[in-house]
Amino acid sequence: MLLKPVKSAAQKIALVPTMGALHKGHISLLELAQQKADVVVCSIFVNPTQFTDPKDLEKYPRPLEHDIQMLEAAGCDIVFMPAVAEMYPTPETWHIDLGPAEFLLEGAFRKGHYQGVTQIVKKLFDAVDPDIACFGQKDFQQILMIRQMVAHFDLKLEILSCPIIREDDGLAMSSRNIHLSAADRQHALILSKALNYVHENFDTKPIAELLIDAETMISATPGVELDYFTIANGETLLPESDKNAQNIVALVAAKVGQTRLIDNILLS
Ligand SMILES: Nc1ncnc2c1ncn2[C@@H]1O[C@H](COP(=O)(O)OP(=O)(O)OP(=O)(O)O)[C@@H](O)[C@H]1O
Ligand SMILES: CC(C)(CO)[C@@H](O)C(=O)[O-]
Ligand code: BAL
Repeated sequence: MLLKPVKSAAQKIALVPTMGALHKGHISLLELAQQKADVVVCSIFVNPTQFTDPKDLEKYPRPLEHDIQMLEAAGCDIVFMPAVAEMYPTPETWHIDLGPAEFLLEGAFRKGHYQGVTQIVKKLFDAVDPDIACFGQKDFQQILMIRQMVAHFDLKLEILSCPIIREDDGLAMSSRNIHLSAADRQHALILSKALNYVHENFDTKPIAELLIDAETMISATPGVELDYFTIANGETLLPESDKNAQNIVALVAAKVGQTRLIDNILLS
């Protein structure tokens, strides 16, 4: 509705969906969107249906004024900030088939998470009607699930995956990094270090050895509780044992102090 006046054959619309607490990772999505489209919409909505831990939802950072300033400075055309009641006016059930990868990795640790993510992303697509939508590779599995949802509804839009933006010391930028204490912040570096180690040694060491080394590095770090470290097929997310296969990715998730972080790196 909001965008009907600007939507025409000549005007391409790109959507950058976010949950706010913006950082340079989000701005990189916006910049890519600006290169690809005439009008860029950024949505800020902390979506309750994708949270499996109520405390995580409650403490999710919401620095709205700062977010708006960042979007203005970055030249974003439209900010879409719906209220919860606007996106969920009546109680509703949502369940679509996202394929077997829904239940692996993040889906195993956050049960129902991708049903909530695809539910809200479909609502955002319906509201904005974009030609392109940009998502970060940091949430690797999320992009796979969104592509499944797009295929399920046969939506005519392009999903773009954008590279992971990191702090100078390698930590993947994430809104939840704000919860890390100074000690957690140092300990969290082991995640990108382990991923880089696997990347650097991928041609010379067997996958089984790389996995043991990475898990040992992470387990030896104080305050870090590993959920998973896997080397997997980038489509099925099933463990990969053949180094000559295409589309291999290493993915990690761990709790650092009280904060759960994820990261990944492409290997082939
Ligand atoms: N470091 C990053 N580099 C590139 N894209 C990112 C990065 N961090 C987040 N994104 C992308 O930004 C979009 C919005 O993500 P979101 O608002 O959840 O931020 P976030 O930093 O991932 O927060 P959190 O992981 O703590 O929920 C998603 O597509 C996400 O993949
Ligand atoms: C895609 C998204 C905005 C849906 O709430 C969220 O999962 C995120 O920020 O990655
Ligand atoms: N960036 C992914 C959204 C979430 O963790 O719920």
